[in-house]
Amino acid sequence: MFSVALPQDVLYIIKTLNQAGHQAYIVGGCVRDTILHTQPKDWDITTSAKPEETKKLFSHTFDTGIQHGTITVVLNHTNYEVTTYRIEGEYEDCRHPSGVTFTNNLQEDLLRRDFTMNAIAYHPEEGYLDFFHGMEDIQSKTIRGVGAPALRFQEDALRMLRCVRFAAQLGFDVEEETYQALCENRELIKKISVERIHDEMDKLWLCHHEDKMPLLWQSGLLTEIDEQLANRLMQREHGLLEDLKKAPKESVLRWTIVLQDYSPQEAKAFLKKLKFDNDSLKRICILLENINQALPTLGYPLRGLISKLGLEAVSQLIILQEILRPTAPSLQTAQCLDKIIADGDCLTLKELAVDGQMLMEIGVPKGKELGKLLSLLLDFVHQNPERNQKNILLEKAREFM
Ligand SMILES: Nc1ccn([C@@H]2O[C@H](COP(=O)(O)OP(=O)(O)OP(=O)(O)O)[C@@H](O)[C@H]2O)c(=O)n1
Repeated sequence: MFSVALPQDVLYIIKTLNQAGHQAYIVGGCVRDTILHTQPKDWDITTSAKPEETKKLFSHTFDTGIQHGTITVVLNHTNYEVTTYRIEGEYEDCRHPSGVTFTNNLQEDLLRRDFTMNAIAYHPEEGYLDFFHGMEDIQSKTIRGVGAPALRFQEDALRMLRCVRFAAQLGFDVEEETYQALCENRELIKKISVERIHDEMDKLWLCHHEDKMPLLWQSGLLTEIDEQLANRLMQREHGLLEDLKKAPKESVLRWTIVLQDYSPQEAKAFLKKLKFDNDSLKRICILLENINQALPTLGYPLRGLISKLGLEAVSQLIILQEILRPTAPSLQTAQCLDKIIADGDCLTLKELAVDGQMLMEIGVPKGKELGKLLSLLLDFVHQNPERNQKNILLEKAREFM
């Protein structure tokens, strides 16, 4: 059995709690990640100390979810969540326990967790405490619900999505009873807030093991979330996975690939339903609107397109076309884009050598006309960036007038 190199701050928290007569262990995703030799995102500590007792031992703390027993301890500008061992009460709505009871028993705390791989505790001197054989499951790449998997899913239905996401994140298989429980309880996902579902699905599309993603629709879980999406993904499963394998791990790009056969209107309705923020919604819809459009390979039309859609969207369209339309001349477009950036070509009104004030000084009236003239001048510069000089543009403006 190997030992874990814990950060000094984590060792300090455990030692401080122990010296005050409390038990303390690291637990959850950080233990799983260290066994898998990956860097944990954060370090969670579970302790027999009650929240008030934890607070007294550290100078800088704040209440994170004190009713659930969680205190954040701040050390060297880093936050560590320290949670009291707890047994959750009945789950009335598959999301929130009706009450939380603290316990002195570590095993009881671990029993309420989702999967065996997430239910291992570790102490720098005692080593691993692994009541549910999570280590074996990690070694055999298995996701297994702790105890009775159906109960774990009924307690918190989001765990079903977490199950699929962990499979795709870690490349693990879902153990048979756990998968069965997931299929049988799938409709409970409807009780989970759209925001939490969105968040998990976001994480899922960014995973490295795309081959595991079909668990989402094969299990029937996606049908409960959105039937139309489930049907579409089922139909184009093979192509979708191949496309995702080639795509960078970027959320907007990957959602665009997932929704590639949606019209922008259909996509908008779906993204609104999933409560996407306006910026991401807009970016995905712009990509879907232009995904099948032939991209320019010459400077003049390409500068215009960048000015209309933005540099980021055009760069993403090139990547998408490389993946989805391999016969499109994406390489030429990319080279042309690189040259435009390297040359520092004028792309937007902001970079134009004249502005509204200068045009008014030569007699252009304020209002619609002024805006129209600026657009014409921008197009004139897009045709040849060397024209972006004040005297040339003022002369052209007089001509247009
Ligand atoms: N619905 C949930 C969420 C979390 N947990 C428990 O709380 C720990 C910490 O949860 P979280 O930080 O959300 O997940 P991680 O396992 O750390 O993984 P990730 O951060 O990748 O989601 C989990 O390991 C698991 O023991 C759980 O049992 N059920």
